[in-house]
Amino acid sequence: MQLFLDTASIDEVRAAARYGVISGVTTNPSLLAKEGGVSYRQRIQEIAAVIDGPISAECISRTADELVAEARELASWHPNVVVKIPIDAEGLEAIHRCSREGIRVNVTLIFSANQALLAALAGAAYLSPFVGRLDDVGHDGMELVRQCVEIVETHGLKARVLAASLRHPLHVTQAALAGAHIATIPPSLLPQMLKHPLTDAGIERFLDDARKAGLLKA
Ligand SMILES: O=C[C@H](O)COP(=O)(O)O
Repeated sequence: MQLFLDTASIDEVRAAARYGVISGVTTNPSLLAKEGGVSYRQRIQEIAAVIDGPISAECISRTADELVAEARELASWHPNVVVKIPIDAEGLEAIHRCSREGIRVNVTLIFSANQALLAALAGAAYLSPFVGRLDDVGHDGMELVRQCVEIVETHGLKARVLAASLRHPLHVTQAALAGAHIATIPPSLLPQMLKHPLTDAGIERFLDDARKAGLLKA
């Protein structure tokens, strides 16, 4: 499984990049809105200069024709741009038309297995089931990830399942165990995934014993 970072902050991308575990970045209008009016194009290009992998930029148009035109524009910003298109009727047509043109599409706001199936059949490169938002309304978001993975693998579809709207470290573990090809995580999850109190206590104990053994000055 790969990890993507779910952020539009170049500082957060740079901070995470040093670990070498981030293979791509996903953005959306809500994340961009936190960035104080920065140009979307400029920010995507800044991110692409740091992370050599797929960078998702989201379309906001509401008709298929407009979505395709917007997708062409976003895709022209950098060769690594993947366009995000929400799954509705206009979106499905746009996914099909974009994929025929060779524009890679990350289909976003997926909340059902049938939406995932349709998106994959239309040519999506990535399927983004929104785990946390399903959990928020009392459904099992991770079950949708499992269903998406099973559908893609059973039928040999080329789409990759990108578990999105992940909120806590257990979501990442569960997405990995469910067979998600990618999990996109908010930057705050990285230290939470890394940290364990027994690791910290173990380091302290080894250092104490290293002092006793004369390996370190007291
Ligand atoms: O990948 C997830 C999107 O950024 C949505 O996350 P959210 O449901 O926590 O807003």
